[in-house]
Amino acid sequence: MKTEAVRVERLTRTYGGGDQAVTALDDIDITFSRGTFTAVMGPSGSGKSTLLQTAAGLDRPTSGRVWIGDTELSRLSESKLTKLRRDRIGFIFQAFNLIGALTVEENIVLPLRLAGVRPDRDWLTQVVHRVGLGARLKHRPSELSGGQQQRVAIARALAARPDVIFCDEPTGALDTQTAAEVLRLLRSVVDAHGQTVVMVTHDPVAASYADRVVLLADGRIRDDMHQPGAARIAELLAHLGPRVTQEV
Ligand SMILES: Nc1ncnc2c1ncn2[C@@H]1O[C@H](COP(=O)(O)OP(=O)(O)OP(=O)(O)O)[C@@H](O)[C@H]1O
Repeated sequence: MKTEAVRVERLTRTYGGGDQAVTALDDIDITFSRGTFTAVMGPSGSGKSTLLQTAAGLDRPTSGRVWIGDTELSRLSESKLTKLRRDRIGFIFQAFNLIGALTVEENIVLPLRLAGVRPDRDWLTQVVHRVGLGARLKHRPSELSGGQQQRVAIARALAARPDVIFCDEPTGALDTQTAAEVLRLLRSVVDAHGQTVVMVTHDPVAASYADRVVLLADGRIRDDMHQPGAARIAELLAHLGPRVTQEV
């Protein structure tokens, strides 16, 4: 099996045109290996979400290529891309995006049901156990704490047993202690199941749970570090400040 879970090559994403054009990503090359946890950081507007969206096939690059495993995304039709996202990629966002009228269990299997895929019961049992929600399966999201709701969203992202999980500020709406629980859970998903996690975060402490920290600035990779630690990350971020340059 290929050791690369995700690879992007010469990735550029430009929004708008003429005087208003913004180069959100500027000729980026990066690889995320299988079984690793990477934090993507950088000032506001540096291109973090754009990198996540294009690498996950939610947005098409202006130029450059993206691979999920052996599959190159630009060659795929919209329907094949949708299937790849459903089968091989999980998403976790700051907003939990749970359906209030459904139980925890129904929320977890909803994407599979919508896709007409039969859930793998053994795997789901493992996932529910891992996120610690066994006693809450029949509850509604409104009866859960924020951290528990995010754990439901994590279980939902894991349900299809994806190769890669992309997270955009997964702890942004959580208090420090609850955030730590969610980060330990993401860490365990990588360590116990060999899945690949790519997480955008502003929080140096959250990033310290990752194996690797990639720092973006002005749509480019400014730094790429192995477990730099929260203090070093905070120091590097303090030197970058918000995005100031724009394409004209
Ligand atoms: N749909 C869009 N249309 C126009 N410009 C956009 C669009 N999406 C993003 N941008 C611009 O692209 C640049 C990168 O945005 P992106 O959201 O990727 O940054 P980010 O690092 O995730 O920022 P933040 O930390 O504030 O979420 C910014 O200048 C942003 O204004």
